[in-house]
Amino acid sequence: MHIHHLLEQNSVANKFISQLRDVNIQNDRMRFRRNIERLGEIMGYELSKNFSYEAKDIQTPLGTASLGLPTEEIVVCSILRAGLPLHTGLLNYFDDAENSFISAYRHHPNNDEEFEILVEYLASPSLEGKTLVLADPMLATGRSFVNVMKALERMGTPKHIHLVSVIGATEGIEYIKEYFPQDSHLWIATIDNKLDERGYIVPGLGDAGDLCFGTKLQH
Ligand SMILES: O=P(O)(O)OC[C@H]1O[C@H](OP(=O)(O)OP(=O)(O)O)[C@H](O)[C@@H]1O
Ligand SMILES: O=c1cc[nH]c(=O)[nH]1
Ligand SMILES: [Mg+2]
Repeated sequence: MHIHHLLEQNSVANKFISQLRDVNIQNDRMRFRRNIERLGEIMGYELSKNFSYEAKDIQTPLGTASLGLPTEEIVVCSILRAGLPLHTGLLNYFDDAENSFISAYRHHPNNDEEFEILVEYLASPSLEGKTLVLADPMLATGRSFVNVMKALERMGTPKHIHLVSVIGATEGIEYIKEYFPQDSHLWIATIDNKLDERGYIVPGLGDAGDLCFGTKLQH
């Protein structure tokens, strides 16, 4: 897996990431969602440099301009809930992409720290031969990305896979590397070293789904 770590180079993205993490700012839900969306836009732009391009002649009012345009059929897939603002950011740039939505959530069967990842909802076009852009802002244990990819397998085999995430834990990145093809890409804004006993990224930012949309009842 090729790992592209946005924070290796300072840019305006640092500011968006700092606001996502900051306890004094992150409770502004609109700003929180918009910052994830902005990172989706930035990472969409970055990953587009990896697409295949073909020269096309564009007729202007005064002549003809030749320009390389992407040839890949893109499917943006987001993992509900927290993937939604990242999805919006990616779609702002890949505006004619097809879309998939899949749910994955942490189910606590005994109301304690133990959890399993349940995948229940899937709406997707065929992925056969296409470029799959799979979005989830948090990559903690990596089990959501892997379980979701397993569920997507019956939709066909993508030609290219790009995972897009905001904060990743080192442990989760190692876990997904075992499962995803070697030529797949991970576009990640920033990487933290620790997971706590509940599987939360430390320092991370807390619960991305709750910060985007409010708390939910455990069931
Ligand atoms: O790498 P993992 O250990 O699988 O953890 C990451 C997942 O956990 C969170 O989802 P959550 O279950 O909280 O659902 P939500 O987005 O609805 O809040 C987060 O949004 C990721 O999808
Ligand atoms: O730190 C984490 C881990 C999983 N999901 C989150 O929203 N945050
Ligand atoms: Mg959550």
